[in-house]
Amino acid sequence: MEAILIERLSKTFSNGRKALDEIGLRIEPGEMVALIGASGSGKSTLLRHIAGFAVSDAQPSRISILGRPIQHDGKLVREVRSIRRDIGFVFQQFNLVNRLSVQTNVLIGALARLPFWRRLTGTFPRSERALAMTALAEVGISGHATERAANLSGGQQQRAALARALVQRARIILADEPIASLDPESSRRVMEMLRALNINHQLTVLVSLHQVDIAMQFCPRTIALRQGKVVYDGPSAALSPALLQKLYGDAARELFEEPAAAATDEGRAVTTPSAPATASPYAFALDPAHST
Ligand SMILES: Nc1ncnc2c1ncn2[C@@H]1O[C@H](COP(=O)(O)OP(=O)(O)OP(=O)(O)O)[C@@H](O)[C@H]1O
Repeated sequence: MEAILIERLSKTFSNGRKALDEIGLRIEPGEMVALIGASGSGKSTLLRHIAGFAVSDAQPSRISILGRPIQHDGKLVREVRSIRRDIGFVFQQFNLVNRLSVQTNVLIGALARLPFWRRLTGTFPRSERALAMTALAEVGISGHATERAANLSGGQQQRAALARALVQRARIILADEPIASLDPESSRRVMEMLRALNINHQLTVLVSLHQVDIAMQFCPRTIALRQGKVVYDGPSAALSPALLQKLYGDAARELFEEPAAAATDEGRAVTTPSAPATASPYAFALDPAHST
């Protein structure tokens, strides 16, 4: 049984924009897969459909999560909430409730399985609190448990979001450009954390990325989108500059460049001027063995 199964998924927005065009994909449990593509290629739209946050065009199509359909033929199933419990979602930003403590944010992952009165009063059993602390320790930020989430750096916030997915007992993590606003060091830590969850907890990870070199470093498999279509699905190691040029033409450059905004683990999010691609720590660097 696939962790994620997608058949003939298309999405046309009300303005006539076709964001997804007959997507078909199978992702097995325990895989760590990168989703790459230039801006506007459909990465976020695809992830939102997989999580059941958006519905496809009303034509024959299906998305199943661990064997259970979450939507088909342009309709969400009634059990969408229960199926979504298997999915931890990490966004580029806005992952946490700023005014709550880090530990409470992580405990939100446990809410769905608690009795109604506990959800209403926000009181968590000791066992869940212990689970939250274990998860925070696992992602390396237990020292920040009692701080307000707003005080965390961008990288720490992403790690807290991963701890929340652990407490939720998610089986799949969908991460939508989780490192797009982070500096290289924080990015590396978040990607390492994703890999650790993938390996140590056998979580299936599908992560959208702008940088091909990060995909190659952390994800054995890459799915590449262009204008809502899958144009490559295979080993990340095979993504040579020549192949990317073939897939994307001039737009391939965007996948080599450093993001404009950065946040450090030491400070709050800051905006930095975009560095020239040649000076970028993300500059596309291929192991010669990978070149074709
Ligand atoms: N709500 C919407 N209404 C109309 N068009 C939309 C909507 N959301 C997305 N689109 C369009 O669908 C296409 C795919 O957008 P999407 O955000 O999925 O791309 P992306 O690959 O995630 O881009 P980025 O890397 O910039 O986040 C784009 O052309 C976008 O303009």
